[in-house]
Amino acid sequence: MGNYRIAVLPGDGIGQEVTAGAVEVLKAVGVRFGHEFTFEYGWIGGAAIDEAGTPLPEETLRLCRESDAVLLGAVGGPKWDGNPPHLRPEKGLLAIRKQLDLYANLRPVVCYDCLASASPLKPDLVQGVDFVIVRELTGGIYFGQPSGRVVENGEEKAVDTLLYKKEEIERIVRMAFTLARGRKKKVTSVDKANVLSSSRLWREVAEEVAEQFPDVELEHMLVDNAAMQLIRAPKQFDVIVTENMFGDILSDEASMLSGSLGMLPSASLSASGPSLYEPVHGSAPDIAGMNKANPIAAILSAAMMLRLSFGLTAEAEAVEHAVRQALDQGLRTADLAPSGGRIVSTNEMVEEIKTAVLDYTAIAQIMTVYA
Ligand SMILES: NC(=O)c1ccc[n+]([C@@H]2O[C@H](COP(=O)([O-])OP(=O)(O)OC[C@H]3O[C@@H](n4cnc5c(N)ncnc54)[C@H](O)[C@@H]3O)[C@@H](O)[C@H]2O)c1
Ligand SMILES: CC(C)[C@H](C(=O)O)[C@@H](O)C(=O)O
Ligand SMILES: [Mg+2]
Repeated sequence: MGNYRIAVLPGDGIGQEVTAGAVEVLKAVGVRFGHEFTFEYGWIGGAAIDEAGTPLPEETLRLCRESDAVLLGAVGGPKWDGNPPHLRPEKGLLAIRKQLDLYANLRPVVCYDCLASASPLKPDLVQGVDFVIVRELTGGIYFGQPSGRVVENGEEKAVDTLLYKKEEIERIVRMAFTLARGRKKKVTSVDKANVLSSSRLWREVAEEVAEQFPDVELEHMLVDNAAMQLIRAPKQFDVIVTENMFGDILSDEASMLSGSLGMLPSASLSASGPSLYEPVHGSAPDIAGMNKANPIAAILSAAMMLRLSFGLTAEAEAVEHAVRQALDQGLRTADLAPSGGRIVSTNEMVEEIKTAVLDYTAIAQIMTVYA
């Protein structure tokens, strides 16, 4: 029975609602399995700008560094859209990723059978989809210098720089191969090597790393083709590894294979300290405060925390089982409405999952899997 310190950074918009849900579920895990989880709250994003005048206050960073893991909601919203660059909520998110060295962002994409009709794609195309996008998170065009706006000879310009060091590519590609070794043994490295120098280096490094994993197949795919293949034949993928911005875009696209952006969790693994867990989606200003958001992406992110940061496999399975059970019973938040079922609020979905965690027995899971 362990003690775990979790830093909770709800952020903005639905980040607050879905994080509250994930904390409820973690508390249920604590009760059911006899662990002590301590939750300590910090500001990030727009909420931090309003409270402390900066999107990532020093004390938030300190809290995270002193914790065993970080649970984050989402940042951003129209209230801060007109702010200068250093006072944008998204700056806080990029800063925490850089400061905690969260270089490997794992975004599993799974289609639950009962949600196949929630996807705009044909059910038989998405049923059985199960792959992971490994997104490089602390390099590339998000961080390269120079970046910013300039006026030269009276002309207004803006620049962003896509820069990768060899070692940054090496460590993320190695992460992808390690992951693939425990799965279907296939890595698809996505780049734009027909145009970008950074992608040509990426491809070379991927080839070098592949030599250390002779049991894993490596294929290269150009990003525009990858965007199309995700819709045409998504079951061809096992592990996709790609640079920061391509991974951002492809993962939102891939979320529609699972039925909703509200279904995709993520883990941002650190090279040196606590890792961070957050849903792939944003603060969803259009539904914020309406008790409508799907909390499952945040809850499954908490399950990833249990497994990857704390090594609590049975506990993670209990949460995943509870999510599956709630969906199998027909509960749906509004975003999943196209798959039928009964529309419930964020809170009702959380309650159901929480109860299922408290009632969880390994036998129940075995019955579900082998029935
Ligand atoms: N990790 C993050 O913190 C993160 C990620 C993406 C966007 N953002 C920020 O969020 C703000 C809004 O961005 P956006 O609208 O482009 O993207 P978004 O992901 O917030 O929302 C896109 C669409 O998906 C829906 N959606 C998202 N999550 C949902 C959920 N859990 N349940 C039901 N529906 C859900 C929204 O209602 C919206 O229609 C921006 O400020 C953006 O910068 C933050
Ligand atoms: C809010 C934004 C900076 C962020 C990103 O682009 O990384 C988001 O879209 C995400 O996917 O986490
Ligand atoms: Mg994104």
